[in-house]
Amino acid sequence: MSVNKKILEVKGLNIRFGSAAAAPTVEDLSFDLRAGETLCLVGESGSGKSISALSLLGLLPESAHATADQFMFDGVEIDPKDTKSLKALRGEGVAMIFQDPMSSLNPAFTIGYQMIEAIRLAPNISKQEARQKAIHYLELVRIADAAKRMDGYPHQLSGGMRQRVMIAMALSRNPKVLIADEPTTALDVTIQAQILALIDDIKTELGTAVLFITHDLGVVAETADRVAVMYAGRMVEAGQVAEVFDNPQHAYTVGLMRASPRTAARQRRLNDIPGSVPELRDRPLGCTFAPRCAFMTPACQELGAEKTVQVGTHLSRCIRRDELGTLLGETHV
Ligand SMILES: Nc1ncnc2c1ncn2[C@@H]1O[C@H](COP(=O)(O)OP(=O)(O)OP(=O)(O)O)[C@@H](O)[C@H]1O
Repeated sequence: MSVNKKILEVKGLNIRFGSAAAAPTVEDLSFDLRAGETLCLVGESGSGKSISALSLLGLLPESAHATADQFMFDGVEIDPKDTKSLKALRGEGVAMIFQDPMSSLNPAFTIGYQMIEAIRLAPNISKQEARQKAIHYLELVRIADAAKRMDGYPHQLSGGMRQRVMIAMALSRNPKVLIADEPTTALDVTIQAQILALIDDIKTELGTAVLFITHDLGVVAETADRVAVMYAGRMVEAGQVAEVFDNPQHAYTVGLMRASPRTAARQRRLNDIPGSVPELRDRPLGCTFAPRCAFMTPACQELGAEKTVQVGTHLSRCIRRDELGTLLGETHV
């Protein structure tokens, strides 16, 4: 498999709740994902990261309406409203892991039973083959004594080990895309680093494309090749990790960097971003971030102020993107 092959292409994704005429909660989201790379979706709580990911799996609640100009999986076009086709992608196409492995593991069954059941969702696989495969994937996620662990129950494992089991289960059907929704948020820092390193190894070893959802720019710095910053249901900045961190071109990204203990290393203290994410139905006319932005000008509040501009691989919706570096040098905001 070529490292650069596009596995997922999403153009103009809109997600609405209630009715198809409602104001979009996720608006005009476009991104692609290549084999063997990690794209991080980052943003505060409520920015629309999880529902965007769930829409790829046909797992949105019934009240949600998803549309897209284009949604391609491995070269095949799929209608995001066609939940049957999206469901068919689950497992071998796209697999997802969540923050809390216990929400996906059944406490009443052994790890081995649950893994074998998941693997046997694929056709023509015997119980014995599924068992061997389960042990193989537990070993792949560095679980010692994998064969013995098969007989254990979820509650006998630590949080980090349970997350490894979930990753093994997700990988056991050899998905082309792994969606990881805040998989390390509930873990302590050392275990978090181990799980991030594991996901990174998997990406390299298996060529899996990883869509990683987080609110933590420190995690982005450790795990992403590319990053897409989301604010109030829109992508406000995106690019290679180095270009976004070295030359942020949206004031919201700057705010996130200043609020992150790891990316704010050179600052004397952490700064929160004042205010909160607006109700998505009540977006202001111009730039959605303007009411919270230290660099806001009257032009930012005018219609069209959020026009996306892409230079090379770097995309921004901030009309002051070219001045931001100078403004940051001049201010202590
Ligand atoms: N079932 C639902 N009904 C109506 N609106 C919903 C529903 N689920 C989500 N939303 C809307 O979508 C917004 C984005 O939710 P989402 O879970 O994607 O945010 P997020 O960025 O992943 O945040 P978090 O990190 O808190 O999960 C919510 O703030 C809410 O307005």
